[in-house]
Amino acid sequence: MDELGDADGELFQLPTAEEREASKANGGTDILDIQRRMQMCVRVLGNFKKLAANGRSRSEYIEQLLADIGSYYGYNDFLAEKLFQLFPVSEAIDFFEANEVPRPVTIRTNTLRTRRRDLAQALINRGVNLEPIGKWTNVGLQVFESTVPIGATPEYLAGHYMLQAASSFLPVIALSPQPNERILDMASAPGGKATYISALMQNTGVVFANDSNKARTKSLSANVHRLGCKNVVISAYDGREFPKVMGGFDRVLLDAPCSGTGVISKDPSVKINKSFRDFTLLSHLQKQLVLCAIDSVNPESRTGGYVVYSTCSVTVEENEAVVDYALRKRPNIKLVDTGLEFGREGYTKYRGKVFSDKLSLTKRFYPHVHNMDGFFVAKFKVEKRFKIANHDEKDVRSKTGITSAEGEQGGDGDNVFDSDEDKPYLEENKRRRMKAKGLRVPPRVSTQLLAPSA
Ligand SMILES: C[S@@+](CC[C@H](N)C(=O)[O-])C[C@H]1O[C@@H](n2cnc3c(N)ncnc32)[C@H](O)[C@@H]1O
Repeated sequence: MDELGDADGELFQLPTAEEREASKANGGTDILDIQRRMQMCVRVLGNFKKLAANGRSRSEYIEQLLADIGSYYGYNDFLAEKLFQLFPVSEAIDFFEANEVPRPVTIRTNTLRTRRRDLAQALINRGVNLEPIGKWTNVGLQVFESTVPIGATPEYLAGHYMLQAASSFLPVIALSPQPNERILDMASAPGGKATYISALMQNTGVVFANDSNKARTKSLSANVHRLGCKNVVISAYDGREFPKVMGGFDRVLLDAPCSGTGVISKDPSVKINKSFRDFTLLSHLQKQLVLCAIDSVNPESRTGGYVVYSTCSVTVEENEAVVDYALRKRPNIKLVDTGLEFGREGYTKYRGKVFSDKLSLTKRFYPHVHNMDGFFVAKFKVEKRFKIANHDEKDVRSKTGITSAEGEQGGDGDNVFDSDEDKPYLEENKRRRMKAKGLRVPPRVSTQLLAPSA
């Protein structure tokens, strides 16, 4: 056995593989011993040259640490490793620790019904101890303690506020909805973000609040009514049916279905029920949805032309990999600043994968850093599609700032735009729209489909 003296003069022994097996067979190590061993492994890995025992490799310490994280915090091996890899060693422990602690209870003032100051006073009068969340939001309040159930006060029932995690304000702030716009919230139930969008638009324009899960649209509808959102239309399409069912939006929010690795403190079942297959399937769905979100935007919108992609997950394949994929598949988009004043930059490189440099414009939020749920936010500007032939694709990519070095990850083949090809469809659509409005329809100029460009 190898030995290392810790700060208190106690001895640390990194077990050998045989000793680990034997300990397992005897019912495992005591929880306090596991905790101590984790601390020692973190110490050694932080100063390996000086503290590692002779003949023991870095990977042996990491293997032990991962096994201990799994049993101490209750994660399956796969997820423990995946989350561990996101951070330097000691920070990873901070992340796992933060997932054991509930996040602050926060509420969002519904400005369609009241002002934050008035709401705060009304709740203080009922015995609620609260404070503004922070400078970055003028509608959020953090509840420290309350003598009344915060989800059943008269103010709650009257729609003066929404019980909402602070992190879920972020994609709406990034979306920056403007009055009188047409906005699609592609995966919107139970409506925390859709109702916030509605409030920022001051009940003007239209918010299309969609969610493929019909059962979940019930709570969406209840929230929309309670909060007095009169500019919201609810639908239950699969997001991948957009823009076929409807398009031409000024802005689209895709708060994508995800693994929930950012909200483990709220839903600890994630620790054991997510496998490699789940991440592969989710990432694939997210890639399909993000392309549909992009294609649903009107690039000629006078006030907008934006897509915000967000998840409550911290894994790279659900976030940067999806955004990078979208950049490669849609040459008419670019990443822009989210407008969020805090948060860590998204990864431009991760474990051998190289993403577009522009990924640094995306934002990551972590429980152990920001005391809010783990979250990811990216904002795209959608520009007019223009014709590109395969031979000059590189040229166009450099013009649009798309510099990804990663190869294609499979999926739906190259998707280049050809405005000539689109013309007959657009003409036909215009004719239909005019007809529907009772206008005189001009004779058809061209109905023949053009061959795709070489
Ligand atoms: C993260 S939750 C959305 C939370 C919501 N934006 C809010 O703020 O209250 C993701 C949602 O995606 C929905 N969903 C899953 N697959 C979908 C799909 N293919 N199309 C549209 N919505 C989908 C789920 O039903 C779920 O309600």
